[in-house]
Amino acid sequence: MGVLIDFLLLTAKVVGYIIQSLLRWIKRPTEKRVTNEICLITGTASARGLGRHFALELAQRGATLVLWDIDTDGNEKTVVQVRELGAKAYAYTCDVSQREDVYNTAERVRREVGDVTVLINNAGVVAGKPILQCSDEILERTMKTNCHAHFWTVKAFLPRMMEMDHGHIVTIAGSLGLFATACMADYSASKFAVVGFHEALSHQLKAKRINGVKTTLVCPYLVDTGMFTGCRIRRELDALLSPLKPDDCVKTAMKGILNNQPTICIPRVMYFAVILKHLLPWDVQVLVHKFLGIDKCMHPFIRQREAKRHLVATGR
Ligand SMILES: NC(=O)C1=CN([C@@H]2O[C@H](COP(=O)(O)OP(=O)(O)OC[C@H]3O[C@@H](n4cnc5c(N)ncnc54)[C@H](OP(=O)(O)O)[C@@H]3O)[C@@H](O)[C@H]2O)C=CC1
Ligand SMILES: CC1=C(/C=C/C(C)=C/C=C/C(C)=C/C=O)C(C)(C)CCC1
Repeated sequence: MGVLIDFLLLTAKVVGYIIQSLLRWIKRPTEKRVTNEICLITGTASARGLGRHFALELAQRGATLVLWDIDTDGNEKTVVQVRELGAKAYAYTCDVSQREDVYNTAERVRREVGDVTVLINNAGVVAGKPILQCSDEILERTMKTNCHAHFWTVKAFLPRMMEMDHGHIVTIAGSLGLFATACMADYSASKFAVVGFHEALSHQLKAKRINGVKTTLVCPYLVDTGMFTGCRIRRELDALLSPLKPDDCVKTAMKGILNNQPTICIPRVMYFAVILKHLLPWDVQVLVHKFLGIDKCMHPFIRQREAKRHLVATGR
């Protein structure tokens, strides 16, 4: 009897959810305000990077920004741009792959700025080479930066968000956290791991009925930030699926985050790619990757990186 009542309640809630979603399609949802929020973003130094764009989007909405990056100079430039928009910004040099660095910097932020209420885990790295060509250190660096760092920042900031029943944890993963391609072993391993972490964390908050702390997973396709320069699918398909512009990608992500959307795939066709991956037999997936040139998408990237390394090594 109990299970029947629970099942009827579940059905009623699902129907309610579907109606709510349909209404959201008709009525433009209103973004939540961030004027009183302290937003911490990791990986904010890169000039064309997503982190800096997130900082500028939040600054325009009046949030207080705490910006972490390993690159002190680049991060200071982001601070200048944020302040030009009239928002408060605090830069911290932090290597998020180092647990103690994260914990110590988090403590400084609490003392110097206050309680972080929006955490955007964005810093990321990629080796972009076949696994056998990656040194052990490079593989560990990818896992530590793209995955372990999320453990440390969440452990540092979530307890206070839970106490206040107020906060938002945003995981910048990527479509390669949902499906993988060749030459992305370290990257996809770290991104699949962080997607799993994010999902478990989101379920845990719901199970504990902590409804004031929201979570959002962001999974963009290739973005033209410089991180994957050269990476491309089959030339003829460029027009169909060209790399995203960083500001467009962040604007779309920002809209979803401020509407407490649980998952954001950019562009939407990526949801379809995920479904296909689970429907198509493995051999067919391999053929599709070959046809779309996905199996070789990192080859130009590797060539460009090697040419750059050669120039540095020869002092030219
Ligand atoms: N670009 C793309 O196509 C896509 C990117 N993503 C994800 O989006 C996020 C942002 O990427 P994107 O903006 O493209 O990359 P960028 O390389 O432009 O920016 C990443 C920033 O993170 C910093 N960073 C790297 N390692 C550390 C570290 N250990 N501690 C602190 N900061 C660090 C980088 O510093 P430095 O430059 O000194 O290394 C850089 O400033 C990443 O997580 C990435 O995986 C997801 C989908 C697609
Ligand atoms: C696999 C796959 C595709 C290619 C995806 C690529 C090349 C994604 C690159 C993403 C990056 C660089 C993400 C960073 O986090 C398509 C063409 C969508 C079709 C469906 C299957």
